[in-house]
Amino acid sequence: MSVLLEVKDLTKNFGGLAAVSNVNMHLDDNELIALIGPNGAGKTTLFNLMTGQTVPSAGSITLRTDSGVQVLNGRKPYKIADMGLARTFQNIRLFKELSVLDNVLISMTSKNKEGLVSSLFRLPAFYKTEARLVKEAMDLLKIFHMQDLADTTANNMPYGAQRRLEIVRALATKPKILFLDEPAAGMNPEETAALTATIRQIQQDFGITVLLIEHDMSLVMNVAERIYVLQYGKLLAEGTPQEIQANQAVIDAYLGGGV
Ligand SMILES: Nc1ncnc2c1ncn2[C@@H]1O[C@H](COP(=O)(O)OP(=O)(O)OP(=O)(O)O)[C@@H](O)[C@H]1O
Repeated sequence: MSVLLEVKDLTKNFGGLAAVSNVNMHLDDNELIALIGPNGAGKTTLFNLMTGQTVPSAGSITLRTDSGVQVLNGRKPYKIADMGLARTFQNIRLFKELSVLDNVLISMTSKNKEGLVSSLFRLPAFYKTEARLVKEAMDLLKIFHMQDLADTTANNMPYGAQRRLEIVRALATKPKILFLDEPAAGMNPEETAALTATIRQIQQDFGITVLLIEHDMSLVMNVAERIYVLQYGKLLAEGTPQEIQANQAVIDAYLGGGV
């Protein structure tokens, strides 16, 4: 597998606090990687750096693209999203008054700008494109068992369904890398187990790379091929789930022998 995204000596200071400090990591093609660490370890800051929401203090983030390796630091989040990086947030960010289907279509249409004239004049091509997008959206919703909720207002769905819709919206942009920030937060054990299976399925079926932040250790150990552990902004360990579970520094610092 070759490196898709590479982080080198990445640092982010907030005043005197180094939220992320000299971190090196790589995300390879079609991998499922977890990022774990105690509260305040710098996980979300690292996500924000990679997806352009936060500008690094030092270091670099590069992405392999069809037109060579591109530097991501300094680019706006929407440019980075256009390059194939999609994410969800810890707090849900949906168009709460819109239907489930419209929430997904909005993510898709940002990548379908070519039909401006036909959409302005409602030419046949507009209806053709619309029918294709609706079918694609419904296919994505089916994967998450949400096809029957297509007409439901997002706000009227249970919390777990809203979180699943966030993932569908991120997938609708056809990303190369999907960043999931605590996708199972607030879900019950059955919902978490179902979500674990779905995350693995989409990573394999779509051939994409997934990086997830997660506190639920059973989800992490079941789903991840590789794990990075952060502590006080620094990388404490990297390895397979088995290696991480046996790593004494990780056990001492974070897992407390409970895994
Ligand atoms: N915009 C900011 N301004 C100042 N300090 C910040 C900012 N964002 C994060 N921090 C600080 O940086 C540190 C890392 O925070 P971060 O949210 O990245 O950790 P985390 O590992 O994602 O934590 P959690 O698991 O609780 O979500 C914390 O001490 C936090 O208070």
